[in-house]
Amino acid sequence: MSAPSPTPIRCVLFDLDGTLLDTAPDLAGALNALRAEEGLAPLPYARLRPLASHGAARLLAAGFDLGPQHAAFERLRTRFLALYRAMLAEATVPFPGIGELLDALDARGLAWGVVTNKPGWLTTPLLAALGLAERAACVVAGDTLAVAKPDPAPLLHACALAGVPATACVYVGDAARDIEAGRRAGMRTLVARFGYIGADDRPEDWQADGGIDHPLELLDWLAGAIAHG
Ligand SMILES: O=C(O)COP(=O)(O)O
Ligand SMILES: [Mg+2]
Repeated sequence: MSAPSPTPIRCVLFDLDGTLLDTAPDLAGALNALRAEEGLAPLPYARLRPLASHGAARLLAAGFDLGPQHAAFERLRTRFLALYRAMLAEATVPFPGIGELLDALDARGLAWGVVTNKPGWLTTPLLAALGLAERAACVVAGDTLAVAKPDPAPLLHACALAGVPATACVYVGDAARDIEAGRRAGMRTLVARFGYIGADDRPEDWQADGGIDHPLELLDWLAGAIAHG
């Protein structure tokens, strides 16, 4: 007997940093602007890029060699976020192929949305600046709920907003916590291998349903998922 056919995909949910948008240049720019204010030389972009999906704390740890318990952490975090807010969409662009991918999803009548750990006060203006806020079927930020990824609740909330069951969604992300959240939510998962994967990351161990090296490869994956649904 063959395995039951998977439910056809009706909604694609995207992680933001490192999946939909190439935000690392502005995040690294803000961190190096803060280092300059503190009298420190800039860190190389290649060192900061792999941290860009892991939030302000990981960037500050790399930039100042301190953790959240340190006395200076809150001051530096507040200043870092203010600097980042001021340059939010300066160099940030969708990854090459994302614009075409979103047009193709719209043309096929497939819903798409965003589930990020970035706080809402940064997520909302960033998506608006890039003309994506009004096109997304749902946007769930890191502080929309009391819990964030790898908890599955933000993804389940996105499904409810889009009116699509988790079994008919795929979540695309570039970090282990994204794949864990998607699996726990009961949806299919894909690794965005073009995102901010670090040298120590092992995406092949994350138990995703697949991976894509370019956004448009999602259309090939969907063709298979839909044909077999
Ligand atoms: O800002 C973060 O914490 C990471 O954002 P992401 O979940 O969109 O990768
Ligand atoms: Mg990410």
